[in-house]
Amino acid sequence: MLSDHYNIEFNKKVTVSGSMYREGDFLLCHDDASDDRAIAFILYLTEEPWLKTWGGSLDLFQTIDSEVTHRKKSIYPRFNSLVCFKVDPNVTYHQVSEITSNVERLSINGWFHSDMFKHEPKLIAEPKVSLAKHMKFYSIGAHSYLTEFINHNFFDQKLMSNVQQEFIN
Ligand SMILES: O=C(O)CCC(=O)C(=O)O
Ligand SMILES: [Fe+2]
Repeated sequence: MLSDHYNIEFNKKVTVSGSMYREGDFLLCHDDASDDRAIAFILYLTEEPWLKTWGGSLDLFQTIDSEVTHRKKSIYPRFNSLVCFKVDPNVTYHQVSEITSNVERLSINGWFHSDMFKHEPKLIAEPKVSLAKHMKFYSIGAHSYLTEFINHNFFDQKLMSNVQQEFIN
């Protein structure tokens, strides 16, 4: 059925995992493209009704020339509902927004695979600006702004360079 709908011939491989997102959990924007993943699926096993104020939406993004332009759609989990989409590299970008309440977002999710798909591994580009360079743009204005919500201990120059070094490593 799914095969007819998408006009894709699946191979025998299906990847399945169970996911549980709890308060503070989220999944950053990505496109799922890897190896022979063809169709992504998510079966939601959340309590009903799921309130929008709890976060946890599956957000789908619009892209133009592989660049994300805006959020196209937000799908909130519904018990026993199945969401599927074709894995399209640099196109089917999506994320799970942060869970903002003390609830569990349970799902069974994975991919149907196909020999018709062979996604190239992505090269992660080196950051164009080194972290050390950012330090030069750290202005007095930025400092007074940041002190509103960052622990003052983190403004210690020595600690700052240690943290930066950790990230570089
Ligand atoms: O749980 C969802 O709604 C999406 C999960 C997802 O995108 C993934 O696991 O790759
Ligand atoms: Fe995904």
